[in-house]
Amino acid sequence: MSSSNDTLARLAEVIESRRGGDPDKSYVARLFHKGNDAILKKIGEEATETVMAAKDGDPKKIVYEVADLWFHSMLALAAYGLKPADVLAELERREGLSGLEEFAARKLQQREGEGS
Ligand SMILES: N=c1c2ncn([C@@H]3O[C@H](COP(=O)(O)OP(=O)(O)OP(=O)(O)O)[C@@H](O)[C@H]3O)c2ncn1[C@@H]1O[C@H](COP(=O)(O)O)[C@@H](O)[C@H]1O
Repeated sequence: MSSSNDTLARLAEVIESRRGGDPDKSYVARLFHKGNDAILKKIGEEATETVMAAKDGDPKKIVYEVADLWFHSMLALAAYGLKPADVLAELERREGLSGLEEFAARKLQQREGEGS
């Protein structure tokens, strides 16, 4: 099995290759053709479907819906000129950084900003 980075990078290349393609022959080309709002709407739908699958507690459904959500998020990244590597780099930057500590640091920064 290839690494997850490879899978995402390969999918990003396929997505890019569909730009300007025939909307009757490619789902990706069709969504690009419809525009960014259509892509963002799909993300909203897939996020809702993910929540519903999780509430049902069916592991297969959860994986299926999260795959749909990731795929449509990849379309949004492409639409805004970004790549999965950008998101992976951000996740790597956060590695080892406690979410609670990061939250506290951000709040402190905000308070200092308001005080100046
Ligand atoms: N990974 C995916 C992928 N995941 C989901 N989908 C499509 O995303 C759509 C999901 O939408 P929904 O579940 O909401 O169902 P729907 O078809 O919109 O129907 P409704 O429920 O809205 O009535 C389906 O049509 C899926 O087939 C995907 N379409 C394409 N890919 C990848 O993109 C590549 C290029 O695809 P094409 O552009 O179609 O060649 C493929 O080879 C795949 O690797």
